[in-house]
Amino acid sequence: MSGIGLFYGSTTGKTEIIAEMIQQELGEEVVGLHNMADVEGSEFNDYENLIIACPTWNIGELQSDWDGFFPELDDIDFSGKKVAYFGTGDQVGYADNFMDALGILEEKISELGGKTVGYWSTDGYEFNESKAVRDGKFVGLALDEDNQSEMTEQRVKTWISQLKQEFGV
Ligand SMILES: Cc1cc2nc3c(=O)[nH]c(=O)nc-3n(C[C@H](O)[C@H](O)[C@H](O)COP(=O)(O)O)c2cc1C
Repeated sequence: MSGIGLFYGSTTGKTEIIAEMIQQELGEEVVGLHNMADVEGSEFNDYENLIIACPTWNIGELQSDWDGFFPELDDIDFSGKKVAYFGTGDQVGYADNFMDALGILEEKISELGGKTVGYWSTDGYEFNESKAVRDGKFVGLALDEDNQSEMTEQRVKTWISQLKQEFGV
């Protein structure tokens, strides 16, 4: 068991592009990339460090592949695993539900024993409500390709250097 498993869902491809960017930043030999459209629960057991990536869809809901997989999370043992989260969302069009999917997944996986790493400041974002905010911080990296795509590359680089320390890779 080594390396980092990055498990992502993506309907229109924005989260997928960033998942590939993150794999490049951390190293292809370090990160195993898994599209939730085609994942077995046992694949999570191959890693002690996980990155979970999900955009929010349909006003506060999980992306469809994550939504379909959600009941199967109960059968996975996340104890002893460090889990980082990132998502894409639209803080202007969906200001009352910005990044909700990230909060839904983080809450569930934490209940199942996962230890969250990679918290991210809400500075620089404008929204009303988000299930992804705990104690004043996002539970993971929030990216907005619809309104702030020019900030994505720098946000990813900063978050990755933070993650390297927290994962110890
Ligand atoms: C119908 C629809 C509903 C959406 N609902 C939300 C939402 O509730 N919260 C949010 O932050 N973003 C929402 N978004 C924005 C998407 O999350 C955003 O475009 C995301 O980057 C799409 O990721 P993907 O291309 O990887 O599927 C919505 C977009 C659409 C078209």
